[in-house]
Amino acid sequence: MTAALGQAVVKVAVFGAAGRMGQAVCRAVLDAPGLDLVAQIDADDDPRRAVEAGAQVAVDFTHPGVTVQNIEFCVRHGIDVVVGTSGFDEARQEQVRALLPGTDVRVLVAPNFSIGAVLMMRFAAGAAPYFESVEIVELHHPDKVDAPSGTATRTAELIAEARAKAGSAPMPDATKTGLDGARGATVESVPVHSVRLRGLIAHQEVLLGTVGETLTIRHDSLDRASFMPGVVLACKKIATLPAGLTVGLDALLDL
Ligand SMILES: NC(=O)C1=CN([C@@H]2O[C@H](COP(=O)(O)OP(=O)(O)OC[C@H]3O[C@@H](n4cnc5c(N)ncnc54)[C@H](O)[C@@H]3O)[C@@H](O)[C@H]2O)C=CC1
Ligand SMILES: O=C(O)C1=N[C@H](C(=O)O)C[C@H](O)C1
Repeated sequence: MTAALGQAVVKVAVFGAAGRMGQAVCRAVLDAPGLDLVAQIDADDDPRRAVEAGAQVAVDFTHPGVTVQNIEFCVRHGIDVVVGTSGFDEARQEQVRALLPGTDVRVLVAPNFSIGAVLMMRFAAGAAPYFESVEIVELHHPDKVDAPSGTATRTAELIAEARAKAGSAPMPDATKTGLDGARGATVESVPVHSVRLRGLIAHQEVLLGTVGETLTIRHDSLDRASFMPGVVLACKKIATLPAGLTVGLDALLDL
């Protein structure tokens, strides 16, 4: 049974419970009225504990390489899934979609659960058609295993989509020679630069430029607490989404 609408308490299992995000999520779920933390699962634990505990929603903050396996397990057992783990490019989303026909399970993948980051992505996509050039700089703690960040990748996708819809011209760039990586990685034609620095948590700047002016949109997560209201909202509201895959927390926000 997936999480029922209007049910008083939603039973939540956390995958990646011993990790940086997993620990914070377990605390947030414990503190949230209406949510009941019924299973904490990390790498060496048997995921069947989530089923035995009657979990209705699983939250996944693990590693890009294992998430699809966890989602597959949850789908097989009729558990809705809130995914925070990064690395959900189009190919991976397709893998997840392929698991879902014939089930009523909902999978919500949110590249970023902080409200500021969701707004930053929106504002960047809204502004992008009005500027000749756009580049993204994402900055994270040095323990992060993937680059560029999921947030930067999603931002680049949204920017590219907005520019394509507006018929924007290709971005100017006269670079003919350079060291490998000097212009960053290219995601959907948008250059993305990744910084890893002790002391940081999660930060992103979208730099937009056109003749005679620039606009910089910056977001900073100064604490992992910034992600928790979004995760709690997702656990409570995932049952209101249609069955299938939803990408982005926007689906649950009245923006
Ligand atoms: N969407 C968002 O708002 C945010 C997403 N993230 C993403 O969340 C993911 C986790 O980040 P951190 O917590 O910093 O990493 P972490 O490395 O601290 O934690 C990952 C945890 O998952 C566990 N794990 C590995 N395989 C597992 C499996 N098969 N089943 C259950 N647990 C397993 C690991 O043992 C570890 O405890 C990353 O992909 C990161 O980019 C991080 C912050 C916010
Ligand atoms: O690993 C992190 O820390 C974060 N990962 C997510 C990403 O890859 O975008 C979200 C946030 O940036 C923190």
